[in-house]
Amino acid sequence: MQLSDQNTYSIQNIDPHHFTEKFGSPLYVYDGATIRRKVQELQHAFPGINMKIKYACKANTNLSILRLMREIGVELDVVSPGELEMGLIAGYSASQITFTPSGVPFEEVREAVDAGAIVNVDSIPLLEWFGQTYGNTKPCLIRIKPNVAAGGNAKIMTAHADSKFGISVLLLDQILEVVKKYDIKIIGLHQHTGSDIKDAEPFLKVADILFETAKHFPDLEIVDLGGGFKVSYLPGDQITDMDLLGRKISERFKKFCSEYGRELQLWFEPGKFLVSESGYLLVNATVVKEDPARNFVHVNSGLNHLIRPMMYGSYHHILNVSNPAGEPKTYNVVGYICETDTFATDRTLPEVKAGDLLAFLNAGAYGFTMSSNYNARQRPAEILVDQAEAKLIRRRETLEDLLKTQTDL
Ligand SMILES: Cc1ncc(COP(=O)(O)O)c(C=O)c1O
Ligand SMILES: N[C@@H](CCCC[NH3+])C(=O)O
Repeated sequence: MQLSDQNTYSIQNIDPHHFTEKFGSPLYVYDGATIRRKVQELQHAFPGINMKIKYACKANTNLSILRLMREIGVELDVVSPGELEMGLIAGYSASQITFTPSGVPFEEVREAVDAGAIVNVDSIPLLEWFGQTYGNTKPCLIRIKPNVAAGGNAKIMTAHADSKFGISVLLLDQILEVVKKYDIKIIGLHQHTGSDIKDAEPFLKVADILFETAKHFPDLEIVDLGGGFKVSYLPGDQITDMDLLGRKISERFKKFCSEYGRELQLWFEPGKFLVSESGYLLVNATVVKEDPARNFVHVNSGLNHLIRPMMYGSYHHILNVSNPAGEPKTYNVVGYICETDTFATDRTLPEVKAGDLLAFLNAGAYGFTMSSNYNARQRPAEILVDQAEAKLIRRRETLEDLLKTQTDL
């Protein structure tokens, strides 16, 4: 969001108040130009490498976002049959979609394979089943757990020894035994370290582990290093230096390929990096309470719309779009849900009055997709601003939407 010299905010030169006047509040707003810019940033960071981006669409599955990704050459990583179906509806061919399950019923894997997607096998029992079911007739990747701890908080670290995800690299002998027993066609190795990782070092460490492991698999086409690049939640936050990381990984990848004897594809699966910054959750202040202990700003939203602050203690920057030049005051910004749904504690904002429009930044990833109907609240509408035009890409939910799956006894 840009702040002009006249102290007004805009997204692609449009005053955000226009969005809520037209589409209602609360409202998710995505800036298409930001998504395009982030994709380009990543595409340019790995010169001379056969690199593919597989957008981890759990971050944001709106079909219009998926279509935009497809148009700009980004493929897809999905974690459920639902996401797979959405990818197909958005126009992806199944071969552009990777299914990265985590302990799902094997029937879901069968559905994905039948549809033509490529599966990331995440356990020894699934590998056994895959071998028994398909022998060497269907290709797959194996999700390795490299036993490296990195990520913005403990809940989003997915590759340490105690994490549920993937097959421990310490079980390599067992993996090789099962692969040999069924002659399974392993075309790639995959790992995903976690989310919100700033430094190059953990990425390089897991890359080295995966490259070393890859030497045991002679028919690889792909090495998939997952996602997890850090974005800027706090103003001035250091983020992953993509150019530096790109250069360092590319160097090691080229060396690995020459040792391996063949040029492989290098895949990444970012979610946050591609869409977080593009998104805003616009809300209105409902009540401003000047309590003896502290000032509270209540908003017409809560953990039902943006759960990251409550689930991970995550920081989301907040702007007072209606009063950017107001006197600074300190508030707890809280939701309307009957839980302690605190968006921000002791946050200094330009003075907030009831009715003011506030914007939560970095709401493009894991915002709407992690939302719920708790307290029988409806989810917001979503709009995409692209080429300076705002389009409704999901209508606001109604009470009928909530009621329609219930049956009368
Ligand atoms: C397997 C896998 N790939 C990619 C991602 C995307 O992570 P991020 O949004 O941090 O890039 C995730 C989410 O944590 C994941 O579990
Ligand atoms: N949902 C997490 C990131 C992905 C975790 C799942 N592997 C977040 O909002 O930061």
